[in-house]
Amino acid sequence: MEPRTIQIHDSEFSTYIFEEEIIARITMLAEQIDKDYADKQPLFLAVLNGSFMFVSDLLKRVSIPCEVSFIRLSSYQDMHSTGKVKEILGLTEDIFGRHVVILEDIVDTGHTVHGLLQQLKEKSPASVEVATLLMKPDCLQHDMKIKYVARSIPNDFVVGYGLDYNGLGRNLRDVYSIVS
Ligand SMILES: O=P(O)(O)OC[C@H]1O[C@H](OP(=O)(O)OP(=O)(O)O)[C@H](O)[C@@H]1O
Ligand code: HPA
Repeated sequence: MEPRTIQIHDSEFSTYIFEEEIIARITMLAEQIDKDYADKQPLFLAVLNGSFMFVSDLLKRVSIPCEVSFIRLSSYQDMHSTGKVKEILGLTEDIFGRHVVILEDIVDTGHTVHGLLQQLKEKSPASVEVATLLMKPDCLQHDMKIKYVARSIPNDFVVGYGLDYNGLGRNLRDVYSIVS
């Protein structure tokens, strides 16, 4: 596949992970989740906005009985984490005694998932795990284990497949990495 370079706002990005690889990795993740959650009827909690493409492609491939709900959290401005995770909006389900799987597009500093895990654990679920499309292990600032990671990436800003740079780029089919 030919690499493609695009301009978003003031920055140049180049194709980094093609759609075919994304789907292949998501398929493997779905198979693993099917095995681990057979008979557990998990509740998938998708963190908007960035996770929408990942959630759709993952859940089409999960075949066990499950529920899905969407919550909204936000912490990024420009290319940097503000370090503050706003309160959860939209968690209407009672998660007491439930097996919860958080679905994220990316775990970067880990502030978002860490804050969410703390808030969810107060509601006494049976278990909580995280499934993410992308993870930047070198950026993680919290001591936590992310159980399901489709792809680890270096510490470079990425866009596409749900991820944005100040609102743009979410609709791209591939993941692009910053060039300059
Ligand atoms: O590990 P962290 O450093 O916390 O970064 C990860 C979070 O950042 C992005 O969300 P963002 O706050 O940009 O909102 P969005 O999903 O609406 O783009 C992404 O969707 C994750 O939720
Ligand atoms: O690299 C990134 N790109 C877009 N959004 C993000 N949120 C955390 N890290 C990133």
